[in-house]
Formats: sequence, structure tokens, C-alpha cells
Amino acid sequence: MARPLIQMALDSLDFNQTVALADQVAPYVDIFEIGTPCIKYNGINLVKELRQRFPDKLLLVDLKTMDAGEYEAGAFYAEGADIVTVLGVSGLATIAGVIKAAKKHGAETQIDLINVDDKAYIAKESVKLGAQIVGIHTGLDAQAAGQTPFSDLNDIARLGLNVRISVAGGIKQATVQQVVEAGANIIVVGAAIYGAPSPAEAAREIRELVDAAAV
Ligand SMILES: O=C([C@H](O)CO)[C@H](O)[C@H](O)COP(=O)(O)O
Repeated sequence: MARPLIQMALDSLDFNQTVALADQVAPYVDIFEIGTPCIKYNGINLVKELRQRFPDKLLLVDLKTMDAGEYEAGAFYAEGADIVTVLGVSGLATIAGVIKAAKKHGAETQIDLINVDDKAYIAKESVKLGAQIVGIHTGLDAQAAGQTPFSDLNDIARLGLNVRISVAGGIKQATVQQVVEAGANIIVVGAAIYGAPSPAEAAREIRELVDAAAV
């Protein structure tokens, strides 16, 4: 099995805290995600800062774009984003726009299936349009209401689409093995790392668990 990637979700609003957290966990993660609240609050300067500090990491900007796909995403790809997210609920025209912007910069697009009713349909159509990643995502509010991403992950993985699958939504040490075995290629972790007494230690544990589960 190819080694799944670990994506650190940077969800603080504070610019300096975000950079400091990235520094702490960098040895253990593959992708830095600038989370939606964080990118809205801090904007493109944080993309520039992380791009410059971590030239060897993948950088995902979680725009969750809903409209004006090419226009909105283009500016972030231009500043060095490797992956930008667009909402599956935005519709195929907006998804196509983000993919067009990604292609222009030799970058990738992730379709976030959060709150999509027919996830299989949007995933299949997104692959046809050229998306490289689909995201199974139980958002923070849905998590608070008791939801998890596991059943949707199984359903999408079973389709066997030619696309990488990212999973997000409260993933922690206890659930890493389950999501790797279900077929996730990118494991997104936020609170289980940034909420731990030692984020670096939590990230190291997750790295070990992911690698062990992928053998
Ligand atoms: O994308 C996220 C959320 O919608 C806020 O933007 C989180 O970064 C993602 O859910 C991962 O965080 P955890 O669920 O805390 O692991």
C-alpha cells in the first residue's frame, strides 16, 4: 500500500500561533492545511509565509469555494498553493473553474463532499472533470452533532475511482488504522494534534500509526 499522507489542519485564527504550530509538527506531516477560518482571517499573507518557510511541504488552502471558482482559487495557486478545495455542493461549473486554475499552475484540486447528498455522483463527475482528490469530510459542527466520516469513506472507497481520497472529521489516534484500512490516501488531523498537551508528540504518534497501518 502506498504510504498515506498526513495533513495537519491549521485551524487557529492567530497568524503567529499557526506558524509556530506548523514548526512543531513539520517533521511528522506531509501537508499543511490552512483551514477555512484561518485563511479567511489571515488571507494570502499566510500562504506566502508558509510557502517560504516550508518549501518541501505540500500546502493545501481550504477555501471551500462556492462560486467564482477559477477567479477565487487562481490567486492562491499563484502564491504557491499545491491544493485548493472547492465545495462539491457548489456545482460542476465552479468545480471545473477551480480545476482550470489548478492546471494553469501545475497544481491539484480537492472536491470537498461535505453536505453533498449524492456523494458518489459528485465524486464521479469531479474525476471526469480532472479532480485529483475527493474529500470525505464531517465538519466541526456535524461532529458536534455526533456525526463521523467513516460510513461515507467506505462508500466512496468501494467505488474504486481513479482519484485520491482524503478523510477529515475528528480523526485521532484511535481511528487512524480504521481509515487507512478503509482506503484513505490522505488523513487529515486537526484537533487531535493541536488540542493535545504536546502537538509534536501527538503528530509523531499519528505518523507511527499511519505508517504501521499502511504496511
Ligand atoms: O476542515 C475543517 C473544518 O471544516 C474547519 O475548516 C477541519 O480542518 C477538519 O475537519 C479537520 O479538523 P478535525 O476535525 O479537528 O480533525
